[in-house]
Amino acid sequence: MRKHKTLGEFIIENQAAFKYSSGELSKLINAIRLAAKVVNHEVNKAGLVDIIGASGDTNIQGEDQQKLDVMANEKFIQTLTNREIVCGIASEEEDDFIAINSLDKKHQNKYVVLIDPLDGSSNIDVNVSVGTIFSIYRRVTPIGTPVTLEDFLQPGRNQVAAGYVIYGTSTMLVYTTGHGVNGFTLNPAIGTFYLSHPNMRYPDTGKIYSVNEGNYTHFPQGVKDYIKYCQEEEGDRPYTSRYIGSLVSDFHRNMIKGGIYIYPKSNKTENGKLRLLYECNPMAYIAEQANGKASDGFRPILDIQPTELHQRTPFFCGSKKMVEKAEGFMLKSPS
Ligand SMILES: O=P(O)(O)OC[C@H]1O[C@](O)(COP(=O)(O)O)[C@@H](O)[C@@H]1O
Ligand SMILES: [Mg+2]
Ligand SMILES: [Mg+2]
Repeated sequence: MRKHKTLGEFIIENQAAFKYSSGELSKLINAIRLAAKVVNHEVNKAGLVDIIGASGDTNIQGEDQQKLDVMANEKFIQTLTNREIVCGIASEEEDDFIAINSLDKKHQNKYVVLIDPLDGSSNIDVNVSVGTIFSIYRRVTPIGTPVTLEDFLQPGRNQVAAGYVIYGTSTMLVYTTGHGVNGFTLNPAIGTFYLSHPNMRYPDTGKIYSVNEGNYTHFPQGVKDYIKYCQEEEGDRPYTSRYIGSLVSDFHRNMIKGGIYIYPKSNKTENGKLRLLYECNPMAYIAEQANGKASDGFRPILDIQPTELHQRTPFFCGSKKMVEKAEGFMLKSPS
């Protein structure tokens, strides 16, 4: 695969590989590319304009919405709506899903998108990398009818595409349509994404573990035992602890270098913190497409049948052998 192909070229060339190829998904990825550039522009100058800090509102999860959360949410919804390629959008920052009626009101669009517009909100004000996460499904209700909640509450296995944007030292868009994972880096001088990381794959194992150890005392025994295992002086251990506090950034590093990210349940958060539909499902789809593994400690994330738009799940994701090891400890001591 010739490196430094543009994202636009890549989308066109790979459209043929997609079973339902009608060009709609390509248009959708292109719209996400555009919205990512707009948000990137705002994120990069965050310190200079009045876009730092809390917006004063809270989202349905009771979290303070940062101004950048609100801005990114608006930009993605606007861009997707204006391009008339989705029939519905769900977002971390919206209480309910948004049904998008195409101008002809005939509801002909077949895709729904679920987004975490700004991931890693706690890092916005301190200039640490943040991201955007997206997940795309084909609707299950008949075309021509308004979209319903059923179209969003699909198991992650049904995703037709998923990806993330990372606003870091460089800005990258990483995504899959079920044919491997590819990463594109933005050349800010000309505003074009280029293929910089073709066919990304997790190493089978690694030496990095990412977990917020500040919550250690509240973790299930299985997680405590796995952390102890990572810290033992034995074989290729101790592993290195790395935790940025932005899921996208911790995931991206671990996919490149080999590692595991864990956000478990705890006696403070019954189902953990991360949201199944627009954080864990898309990252799990990318992980599995990149030779990695993602579970809730017991079962594959992609096999979970969602019941609520903003439901949370424990999340174990990374190099296959490391996730299997952690699952082994969870099996022995689940609580
Ligand atoms: O501060 P904690 O509890 O470790 O949580 C950090 C995790 O929460 C998140 O910030 C949640 O995502 P949002 O910022 O989109 O709400 C993840 O990106 C990150 O991995
Ligand atoms: Mg998030
Ligand atoms: Mg978010």
